[in-house]
Amino acid sequence: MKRGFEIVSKYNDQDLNVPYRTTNHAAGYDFESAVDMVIPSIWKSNFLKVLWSIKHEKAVDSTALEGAKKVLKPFLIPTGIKAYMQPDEVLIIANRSSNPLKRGLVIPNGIGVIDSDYYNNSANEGEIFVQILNFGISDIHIKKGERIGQGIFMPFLISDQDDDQKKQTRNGGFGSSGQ
Ligand SMILES: O=c1ccn([C@H]2C[C@H](O)[C@@H](COP(=O)(O)OP(=O)(O)OP(=O)(O)O)O2)c(=O)[nH]1
Ligand SMILES: [Mg+2]
Repeated sequence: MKRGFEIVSKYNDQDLNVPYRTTNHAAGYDFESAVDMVIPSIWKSNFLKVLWSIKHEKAVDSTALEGAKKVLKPFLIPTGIKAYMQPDEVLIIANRSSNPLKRGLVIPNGIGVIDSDYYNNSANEGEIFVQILNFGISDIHIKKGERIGQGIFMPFLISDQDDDQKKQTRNGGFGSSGQ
């Protein structure tokens, strides 16, 4: 077993597909959403209200600000998938190029870096999430089974200083190693 995908155990009875390549020489394995989910447009009235207040140097309404923060915070789309690979490999999660074009969906972290030691971590079993923000003008309804991103396995290199640098055991993702 070199590298591949498994379904995270809490989704075992939910008929998920492991990521797949859609053409003969595709680099990316397409990931599907594990759930139905709505990604609200960032241009919600609350966001515009906040911008208007800033522009006109007026006090920002706190309810509007809270609403805007919710929409501006990236949404994490669960995939129900974990990936195993060799210790000198990484899985890069990239957007589908059609997502910004057709639906205004961007991955705000640019690319997702899925480390080999994320697999089966104690916090969430290594479930891969795709971070998404909706810069389009309409809310986007993601359906379970819809393709939302793609994963590319890559080898990586180690620096000369690496052996001297202290490491910790991964026990989660999204800031689990501290600030
Ligand atoms: O789009 C992403 C990016 C990351 N991850 C998971 C896998 C990865 O191994 C882990 C940590 O990612 P990263 O090192 O990029 O984030 P961090 O903010 O440095 O978190 P940590 O402190 O946990 O390393 O979070 C995802 O599921 N999706
Ligand atoms: Mg990290």
